[in-house]
Amino acid sequence: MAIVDFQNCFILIMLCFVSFLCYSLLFKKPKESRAGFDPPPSPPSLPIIGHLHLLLSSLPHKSFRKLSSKYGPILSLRIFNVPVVVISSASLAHEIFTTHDLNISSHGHPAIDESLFFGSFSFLLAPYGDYWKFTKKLLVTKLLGPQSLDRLRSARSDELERFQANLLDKVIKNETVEIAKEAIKLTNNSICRMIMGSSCVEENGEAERVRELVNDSFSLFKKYFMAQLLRKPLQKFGISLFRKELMSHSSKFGELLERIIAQHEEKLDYRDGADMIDVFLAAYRDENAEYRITRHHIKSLFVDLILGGTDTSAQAMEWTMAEIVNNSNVFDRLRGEIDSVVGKSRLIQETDLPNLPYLQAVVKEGLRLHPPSPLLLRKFIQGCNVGGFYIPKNTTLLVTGYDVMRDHDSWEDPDEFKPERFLASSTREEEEIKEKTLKYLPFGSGRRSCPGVNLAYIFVGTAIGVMVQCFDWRINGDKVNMEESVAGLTLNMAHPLRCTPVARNLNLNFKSADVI
Ligand code: HEM
Repeated sequence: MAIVDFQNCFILIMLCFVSFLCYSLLFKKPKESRAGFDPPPSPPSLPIIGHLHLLLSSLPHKSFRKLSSKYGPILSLRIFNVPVVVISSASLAHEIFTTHDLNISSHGHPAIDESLFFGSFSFLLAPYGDYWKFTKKLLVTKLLGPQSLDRLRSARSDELERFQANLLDKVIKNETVEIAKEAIKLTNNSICRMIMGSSCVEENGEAERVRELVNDSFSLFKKYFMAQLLRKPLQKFGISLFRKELMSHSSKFGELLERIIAQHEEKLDYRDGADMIDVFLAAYRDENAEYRITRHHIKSLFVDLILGGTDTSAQAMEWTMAEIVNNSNVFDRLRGEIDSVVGKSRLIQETDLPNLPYLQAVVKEGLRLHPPSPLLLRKFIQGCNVGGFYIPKNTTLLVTGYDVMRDHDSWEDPDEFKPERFLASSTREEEEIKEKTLKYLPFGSGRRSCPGVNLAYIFVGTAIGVMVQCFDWRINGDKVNMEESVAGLTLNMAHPLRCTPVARNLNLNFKSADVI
């Protein structure tokens, strides 16, 4: 995928090659340095493009792994004239996210200011300032914190039943299931319902249109990584990557969201905070709010939540399920735990999760070995020292979470799927697990870490729970092929997991009867 994206913009890059050479020679700035501290080691680079060629492999996290085994856990790279530092060890990642958290509290710059995707109203790309702080508080206290999540539990529970019913339908039709496709339906439907409320889904059918737009937008999201890295050099020539596609999707989303917001306003029930748009509207209307958000902020936040939460959670479900299918001992232990806690007469629910420690450990281990976001992208606001090296201000930071969570110095048998490592039977083990969580980065770390972590654990835990509770799974061959592919910033299975469900003999009572 990344290679194809590059080919699309390769001619463009070559066209600016000569002009860029002139630019570099004429306007090159002297390097910022600090006496006594060297820059991190750097592999040999090519003229003009620097180390760009190293990022164009289909698996950038694997290329970084190779480089760091040769040059060490902190590397200095250059993409044209954009400096990048890559961190790949658990101890340096820990230093970065504890000592320098404030200094790296930015995810980078907007791609196109006015776009709803990665524009200047985006929460994901907002600098650490008033808007980000206000919205983060709103997300934590009113939307994605444990108590706020309870309010919208019923919508998720309906979608979980629908997920189970869809799988059962495949059994009846004797069809195989592409796990990622079913998973994405589940996460997409659930997030849409949490944001827009069930009334919108049922009465206006807008949710279906949103779902279609979201699916179309994923390919765009995956180009974001390339666009982010090349944005600055190309901007000097007035070139904005993927501008047309971004703006076209942005305006389609904009129109749709305007209608949905207007419908919510007509009902005037936003004070009750019934769904996420109600909460945003209440903040929008609040004249005494610490920050006055606009309608554009609401729409942009909607896009961030959908794109941030849908694909990531679905990828986690697919990878974790693949590990479970490959490890029959894990499957049996999980099934045993669910049967003894939940029983056979009702479907697993999210309120069961705290009583299912092994299921929680399986989900954590799936995310450790296969983090949906294997690379964390930040920016150094100020120059600083890391690991004894000097990093100049405005350097882009790439933390390879993938490597950090497979670091031999921090994890025993790091390449093996061992959920037990997250189970504690003594206080000492509890302490060890706490220590490990500092090196556990599927959701990033520090103030810019993922605010959707609670929801993500609910999504993945309940989906895996349903698949193990209700079905046996058959695959072609002995083992699932675990080969990886990377699209943009997301770690995917190169061969999507396909398996055939066989229904267990259960006697489940459902909350709602007509879920298909
Ligand atoms: C398994 C599922 C998920 C994974 C692996 C994941 C991972 C991540 C990661 C790695 C980051 C960047 C963190 C950093 O830079 O340190 C992030 C940020 C973010 N995630 Fe998630 N995420 C998941 C689910 C969700 C969900 C369900 C939502 C909400 C519906 C969500 C919303 C966001 C938002 C809004 C940000 C931006 C935070 C900021 O800029 O301050 N994520 N996520």
